Amino acid sequence: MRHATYACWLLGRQCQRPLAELSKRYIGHVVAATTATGDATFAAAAVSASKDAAAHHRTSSSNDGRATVLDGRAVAAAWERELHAEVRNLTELLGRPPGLGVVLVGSRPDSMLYVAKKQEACQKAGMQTFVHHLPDSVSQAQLEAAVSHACADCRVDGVLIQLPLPRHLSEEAVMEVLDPRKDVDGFHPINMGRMLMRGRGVRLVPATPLGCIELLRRSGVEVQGKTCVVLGDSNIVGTPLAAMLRDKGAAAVTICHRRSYREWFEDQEQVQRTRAAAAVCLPGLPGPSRPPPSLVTPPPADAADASAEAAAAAAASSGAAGTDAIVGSGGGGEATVHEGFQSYQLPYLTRSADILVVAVGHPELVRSDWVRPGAVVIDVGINVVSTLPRARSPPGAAAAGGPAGAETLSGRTDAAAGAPPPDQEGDGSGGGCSDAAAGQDHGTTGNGASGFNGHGGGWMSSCGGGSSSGRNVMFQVVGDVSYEEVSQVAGAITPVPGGVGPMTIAAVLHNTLKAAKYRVGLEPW
Ligand SMILES: Nc1nc2c(c(=O)[nH]1)N[C@@H](CN(C=O)c1ccc(C(=O)N[C@@H](CCC(=O)O)C(=O)O)cc1)CN2
Repeated sequence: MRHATYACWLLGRQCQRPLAELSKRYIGHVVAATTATGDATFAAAAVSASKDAAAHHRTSSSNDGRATVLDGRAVAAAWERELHAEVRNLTELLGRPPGLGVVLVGSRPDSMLYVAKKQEACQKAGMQTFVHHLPDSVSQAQLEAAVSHACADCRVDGVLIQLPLPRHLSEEAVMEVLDPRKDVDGFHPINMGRMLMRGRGVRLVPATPLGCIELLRRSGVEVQGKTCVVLGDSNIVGTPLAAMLRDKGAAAVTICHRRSYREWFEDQEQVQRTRAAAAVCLPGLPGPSRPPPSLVTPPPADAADASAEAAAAAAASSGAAGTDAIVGSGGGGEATVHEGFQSYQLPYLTRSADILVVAVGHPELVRSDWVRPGAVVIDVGINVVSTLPRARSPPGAAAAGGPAGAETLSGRTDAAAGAPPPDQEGDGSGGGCSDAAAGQDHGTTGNGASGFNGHGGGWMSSCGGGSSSGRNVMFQVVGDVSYEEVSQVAGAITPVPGGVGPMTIAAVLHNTLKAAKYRVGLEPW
């Protein structure tokens, strides 16, 4: 029920049309003709905001009270306008419009929305799209055949497989079937390898990281010499973006493994109590001897005693190894804290960043005390959270680990509810979530509507008369960063929605044109 309600809201928002009509338009070789998202005032303001950002980052690293908004919608629109001219040239050279093939499996509303956005942007630019919409039940062999078929289509210059795929399918295997010259997501091992290894000649690179780099460049944010921290180690975003920041001359790039932040997804009070106890009892822990005061919730006396006893017992029985027993996943399971790094050190690490990129897929994980004043914060996360009317509260009022009163729809943030295991793919961009089998709605998606305090979300009546409780449900799109808090501290910040998402779409177009240039020999492969 919740799934249907959310899907209806998501798709209904996109075009304000009945679902039946929408789903027809998503399937087959149909080019969507929705109007561009974004409100004119915000978009117009963005151009000057970008100039401000440029000036700000050339002249200052401190914040004067409110961060500059890095408006991805406006920057992407400008980028796409440039691409339109290239489309015209290529159409002449090719004797047909440049074409993008998309392989979409299943009917996840967020994936359908993103595919529709890609179609819409292509149509606006004068490009063709060819969508191969396969059922959820498709086999690996059928999927691979569809991808080969798309790559062999001479009208198609670039091909992408919309992610995530249902769990029974292997993303890694299907990427190998792609023609690397048409791999506009840059996920084929040849493209990834060329990007990761110096001197191999970078070809096609993943769209979201490319969008982030372009957003920084076009906003005048210099990467050279900067300290960068990338929170999130996915193949789609974190890992390639770290390599791209390196290649832009960053002085240091740190990728934070998902184990470094996993505990922050859990019950914070409990985690902090346990940590406080651990720090008291195990002074030999690596890193700071105890959690920073701002991160410690004073435990109730009895809970502190119990934790301290547990910590002491574990320490006594196994020395340093007791650390894992104390802060681990609970006896016998894989420990969540690994030698040499304590999860509570994460805010120290993120505070070292001049440029902080967050792509973890957890609503509002990053708070103001995680960010160095004046830093540039790129929020890749797109999380849909629902709140019932009684819990109506602004994002800034979020408790640690998520908006107050909000129920996240993201399967990824809750291991028990079907988030990918710790070493599986997943990032903040809508790519690694979901567990349809577990009946979970995927909470990562996007939202073009402005509304709730100007950066996404809004109150919606659920379709057909309400949620299972019969009440109206509010869906709100938030990033991985607490926008309200962090924009008071950062020098510049991307909003969600309206930040990295639109840049991802523009980057797909850019890559498709690049692939077309390889075909006609305008660029050497
Ligand atoms: N094959 C791929 N799959 C996925 C990728 C990808 O790069 N390649 N990334 C994400 C999804 N994604 C593109 O596919 C994507 C995500 C978000 C947006 C976007 O525009 N978001 C908007 C909000 C949407 C809206 O307007 O309602 C925003 O942030 O402002 C575009 C593309 C996972 N899968």
